[in-house]
Amino acid sequence: MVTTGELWATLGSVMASVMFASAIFKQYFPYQLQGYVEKYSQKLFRILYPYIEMTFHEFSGDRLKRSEAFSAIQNYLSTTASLHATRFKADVVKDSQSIVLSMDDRQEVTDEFKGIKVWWVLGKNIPKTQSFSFYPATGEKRYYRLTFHKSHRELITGPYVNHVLAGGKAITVKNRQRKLYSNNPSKNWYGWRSTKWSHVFFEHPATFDTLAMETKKKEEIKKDLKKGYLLYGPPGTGKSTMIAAMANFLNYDVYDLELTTVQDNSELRSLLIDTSSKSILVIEDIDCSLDLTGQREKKKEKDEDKEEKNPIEKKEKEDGGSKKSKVTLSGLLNFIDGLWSASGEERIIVFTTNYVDKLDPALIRRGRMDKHIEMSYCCFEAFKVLAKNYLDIDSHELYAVIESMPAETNMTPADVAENLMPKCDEDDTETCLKNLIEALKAAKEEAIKKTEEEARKFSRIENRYRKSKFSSTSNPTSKTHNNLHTQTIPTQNLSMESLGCLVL
Ligand SMILES: Nc1ncnc2c1ncn2[C@@H]1O[C@H](COP(=O)(O)OP(=O)(O)OP(=O)(O)O)[C@@H](O)[C@H]1O
Ligand SMILES: [Mg+2]
Repeated sequence: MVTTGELWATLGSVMASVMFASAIFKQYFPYQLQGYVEKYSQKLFRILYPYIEMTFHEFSGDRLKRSEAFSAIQNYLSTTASLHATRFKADVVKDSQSIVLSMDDRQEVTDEFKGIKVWWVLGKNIPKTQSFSFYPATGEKRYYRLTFHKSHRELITGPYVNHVLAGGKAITVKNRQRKLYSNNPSKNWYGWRSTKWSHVFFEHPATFDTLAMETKKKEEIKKDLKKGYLLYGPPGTGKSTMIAAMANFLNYDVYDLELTTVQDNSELRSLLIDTSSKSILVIEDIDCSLDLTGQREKKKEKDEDKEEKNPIEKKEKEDGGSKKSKVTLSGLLNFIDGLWSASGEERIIVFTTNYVDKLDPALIRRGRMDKHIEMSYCCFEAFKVLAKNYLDIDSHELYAVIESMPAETNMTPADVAENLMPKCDEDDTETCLKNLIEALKAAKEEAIKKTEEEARKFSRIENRYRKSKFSSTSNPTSKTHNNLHTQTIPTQNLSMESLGCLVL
């Protein structure tokens, strides 16, 4: 069956032939008439064929790069095609999870923009002489042809084409299967099929809706996304969950950079150059990675030493462990600044830490890590989000009991989530909430005991200090007197930790 677009295209070809013929035959007319012949044949063409055609080819002249406009049109028409076309092709995307429909060859679809009708046809030119090529079906030249009435030239060539391209690009981003990358040690960078980054499909379910946090804080973050974040807070408060929610919100890939396996600044540079835009670069536990404090790293090593290792593991650790990363803070900061100046808004960098006080001020300087977000212990509002996530409830009579409890304890959202989860098939909503109430009570009692214990410790130290001060005043030659006087400790400024150290 001949489609409307093909009809117009045929008519267009006929008229083009008439124009061509008139151009050839005009020389047989007297010189004075030739101008008139040309002018009137063009006028006749415009009257008989009031349509304009625009063609978008799949490949540009060099045939190496697929035209972005062609891909965008293909995606845009995939939504329109599924509504109007009688034949279309189906492609599976996103790891077999969804199907994208597109127009089949020579299929025509119509579209409407501000009440104006346009026609799209997917056409194909097949050259008469076939030549050998490495590229599949390189002889075929596919194109989309857009036909519209000439009275709408400005609207269609401007706003409509922009609307199609923007819509198509948005669909490309939506259908993209996103990835979670992690860096490979440099000894695996070379050789057959080796790469600097390994990836798996990124399928974390977290969203801003399921993130347990005050709504106001979440809205602020969503409204004003920055390029550099520092997320800090105790383990289990949702730092990694927040990064996943950001990636899902923006439709970005995630690069999880393990700095401790990067040998030096030049390796870091190669890794960062190899990342793509529309991505979040994550450096978790930045305080450990760059040895800004040294303490957690040493503690980790100590803990590892305590664990019994088999001889092979031990040998591996000795071989690799001796090579300390030489990545410097200034190196990291320079590359980060470089990344931003190269790809601007399309790249977000997130650092996480459990110990914000220990970070180097250069690292967290505003302007670089624009936004500092504290991920804190679970509040009632955060609890409600978790209850919705795990029990699918918006309210319950036990909420009145729970309301004041999270604020009285230091329970992380991870702990609350664990206690809320049904332990067996028989556990209903009420049992789960009661389990949480019990856990909150136990945590509260634990917190009270700890405070009392610390208060006792504090008063013991204070008494000892007073006694020694008293004895030193009564005995001016005593050694204690000199020590204490050289130390001059104002007790009201002492933290519990420092007092604890004195006792120990
Ligand atoms: N704010 C939160 N919202 C929703 N779920 C959370 C939140 N915090 C923790 N969780 C739950 O607890 C688990 C652990 O949280 P997550 O890994 O995000 O913590 P973290 O702050 O990154 O901890 P760490 O400092 O150890 O890396 C998550 O898988 C999630 O199920
Ligand atoms: Mg984490």
